[in-house]
Amino acid sequence: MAHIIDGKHAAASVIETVSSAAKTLEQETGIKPGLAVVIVGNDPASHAYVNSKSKMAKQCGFNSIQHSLPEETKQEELEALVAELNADPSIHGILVQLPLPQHLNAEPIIQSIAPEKDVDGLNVVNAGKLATGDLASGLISCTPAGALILINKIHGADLSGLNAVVIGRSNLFGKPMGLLLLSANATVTMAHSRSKDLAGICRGADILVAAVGRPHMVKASWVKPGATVIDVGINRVPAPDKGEGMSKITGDVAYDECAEVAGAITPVPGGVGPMTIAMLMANTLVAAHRAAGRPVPKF
Ligand SMILES: NC(=O)C1=CN([C@@H]2O[C@H](COP(=O)(O)OP(=O)(O)OC[C@H]3O[C@@H](n4cnc5c(N)ncnc54)[C@H](OP(=O)(O)O)[C@@H]3O)[C@@H](O)[C@H]2O)C=CC1
Ligand SMILES: Nc1nc(=O)c2c([nH]1)NC[C@@H]1CN(c3ccc(C(=O)N[C@@H](CCC(=O)O)C(=O)O)cc3)C=[N+]21
Repeated sequence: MAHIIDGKHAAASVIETVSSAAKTLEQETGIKPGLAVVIVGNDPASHAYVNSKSKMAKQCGFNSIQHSLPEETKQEELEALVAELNADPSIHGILVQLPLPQHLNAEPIIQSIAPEKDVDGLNVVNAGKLATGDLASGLISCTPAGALILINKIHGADLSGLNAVVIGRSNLFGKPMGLLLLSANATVTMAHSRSKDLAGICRGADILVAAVGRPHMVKASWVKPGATVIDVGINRVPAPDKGEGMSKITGDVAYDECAEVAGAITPVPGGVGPMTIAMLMANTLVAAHRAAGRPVPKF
């Protein structure tokens, strides 16, 4: 049986570091890290994530602000809110929850976030720094940054000689994950919906990362014996055993069968998800330190 990578435990340790650094920053400079989370529309799952982000920010001693805008919000209104948050010196991190409702164009909104407040790492400045190997001066997308910490716990910081396969190529996860693994010297393959023989590609992976959004897509026969399997997928599926109409979240990996073959595996829930929230706090803390001209804590 595979070693189960405990994302909750790893996240708690990041949160402890963040909380204590936030306390010191406030004591010494009077500055409280400020995080603004913007959500548009009524999607209940998105609201649940945003609430847990805001709750964690408060727990870390941050100034936590949530803007819940109605479904019918106009592009200009959302742009105006981002501009206001960009100009607000008490806000160090801005996150616009994705996806946005259909009628809104996310890309110009995301690109209008000031790079130094872009705690999702989606601005071209931050994405470009990561792509050119500058991992120190920008902000890196929370989920891949968190997943890398979990991978490093198994393999150490240097992934030389290891084959890594990432399924998914989104700007929020797949691309930055591939670049982080490459920076750590892994040999990286980024697979996606047009890839041929996905199972065969995956079987070559010492580190297999799945971020697709298809429940239980990765089967045991895709996993190289002893491989590290990182399941990023968050899929809401019916859970009739919990009662009629009930649901639960499950990953992109057929967990039970893959745990028989893998060397290490992340569960869903309790794997990558908690690390995402922890790294969002870490990014906000880093942004606040930079704004204060203070040396940046390491994670
Ligand atoms: N745990 C966490 O904290 C987080 C979890 N997530 C979860 O991770 C998953 C992915 O998120 P995100 O990257 O934003 O999603 P996107 O929908 O933006 O990207 C999905 C990717 O999967 C690829 N894909 C789709 N179908 C297949 C297939 N049949 N075979 C191979 N590849 C396929 C797509 O390929 P193509 O580009 O060709 O269309 C695309 O690159 C979701 O379940 C999301 O909920 C996301 C962020 C944080
Ligand atoms: N701009 C933007 N940035 C994001 O980072 C972003 C986003 N939009 N949109 C949606 C996805 C998804 N996402 C998750 C965050 C936390 C958990 C999480 O905490 N999961 C827990 C529990 C979840 C539960 O029980 O419902 C776990 O996996 O253990 C999951 C998923 C961030 N995303």
